Amino acid sequence: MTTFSELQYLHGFGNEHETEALTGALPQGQFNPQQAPMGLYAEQFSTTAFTAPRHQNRRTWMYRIRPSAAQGDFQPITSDLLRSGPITEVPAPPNLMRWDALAFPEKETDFIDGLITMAANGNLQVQTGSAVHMYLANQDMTDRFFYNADGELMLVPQQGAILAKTELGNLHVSPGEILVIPRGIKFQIQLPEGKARGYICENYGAPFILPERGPVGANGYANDRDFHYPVACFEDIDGEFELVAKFGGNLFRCKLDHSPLDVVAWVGTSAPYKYDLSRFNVINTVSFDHPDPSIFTVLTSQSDTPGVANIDFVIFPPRWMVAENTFRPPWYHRNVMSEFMGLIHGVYDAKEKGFVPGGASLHNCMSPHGPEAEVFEKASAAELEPVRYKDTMAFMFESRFVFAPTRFALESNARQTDYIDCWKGLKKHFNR
Ligand SMILES: O=C(O)Cc1cc(O)ccc1O
Ligand SMILES: [Fe+2]
Repeated sequence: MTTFSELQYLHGFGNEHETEALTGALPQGQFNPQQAPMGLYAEQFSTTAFTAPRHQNRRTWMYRIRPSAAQGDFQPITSDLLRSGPITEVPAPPNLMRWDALAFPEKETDFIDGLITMAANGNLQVQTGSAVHMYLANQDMTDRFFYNADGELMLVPQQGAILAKTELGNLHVSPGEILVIPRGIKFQIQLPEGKARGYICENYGAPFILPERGPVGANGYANDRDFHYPVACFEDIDGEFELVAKFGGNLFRCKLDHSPLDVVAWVGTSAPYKYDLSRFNVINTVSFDHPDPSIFTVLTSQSDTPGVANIDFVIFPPRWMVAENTFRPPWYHRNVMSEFMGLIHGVYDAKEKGFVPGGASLHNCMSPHGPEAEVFEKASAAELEPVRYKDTMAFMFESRFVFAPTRFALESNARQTDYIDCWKGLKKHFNR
């Protein structure tokens, strides 16, 4: 049996990868021969329009035991706390908001049942915006599988590794790594450590890509080679299974009489991938001032306006801080973009108290924020030696669209209703 640490991966962001679990299963020189090797069915899977420009085009050819069309009819099912954009159940207030980590459920809960939406923006019907969910699971998905027609999923594990068994192969993803699953890919989440909690960005818009590097040059930030794709790995199992689809904001289920993870070989550009955040090559000032956090962009989903993100995934990794004559924490600011933040582990430099691992904060369009009062006093008086920010990993989903919190998020006991008080102690220092 393969242990998780022995899982093999293919390397390179957006490459046309090819992989076969059985030698000879992948057709050579063409995609759909009259008869695919080994009696397999050929199926094309497209996550961009056929006519998308070549550099953006994403599609994968799968060679599978049965085509995906061999499935039952869908029936709607309820989804307790899963929501989609636009969220209209409560008006979004401009308040600064923060939450403690959500507690694990006591009853048996798999990845699908453990999805809780915190906020969403845009509109999935027009493939714009995103949703932010938490997942809190204590059970493996065993005889059921999931796919999301509404968007690409970025999973940010915070506690407990996950094993993602997907149509295109298996990925083992630990806290400190992220997993991106294209819209439509069927998968199952298992929990090697028995339980798992994390954040999800459900991206309704353009698939995530690596940001441009500009004058930084040919290297730096997230490097293409560090994005790892699975190798083909199939199940040939007949039995009673269920496929759950998220489609148009609702959940549906249908019966399957076989495992849908039956892809023996594949070739293409659309596939799940993982990335270890510690591989991020941090670029920052070696002179003065605090640069914009866009220097920490790992992946971006662009909107139709150049330079304006549908959603950016930004991290705050361990790094040296050497800026001279500088107020080193994030500055006080107001932003046209909306910022949803989470903490994987450690302490975040602007908020030493209250922003906890597994927790979250939401600073929407034009809602003013910045360091809490104590951090301001400390950083204004600190001796500016080189300091290493260690053992920390916060992140931000930053979007041009306002995140509307769900009713659950607004009314949850996890909400820190006194969050605004972290700025209450800001003193008047004016001394003309
Ligand atoms: O608000 C935040 O904490 C995120 C953030 C960090 C930073 O270094 C600069 C701007 C910014 O919005
Ligand atoms: Fe901010």
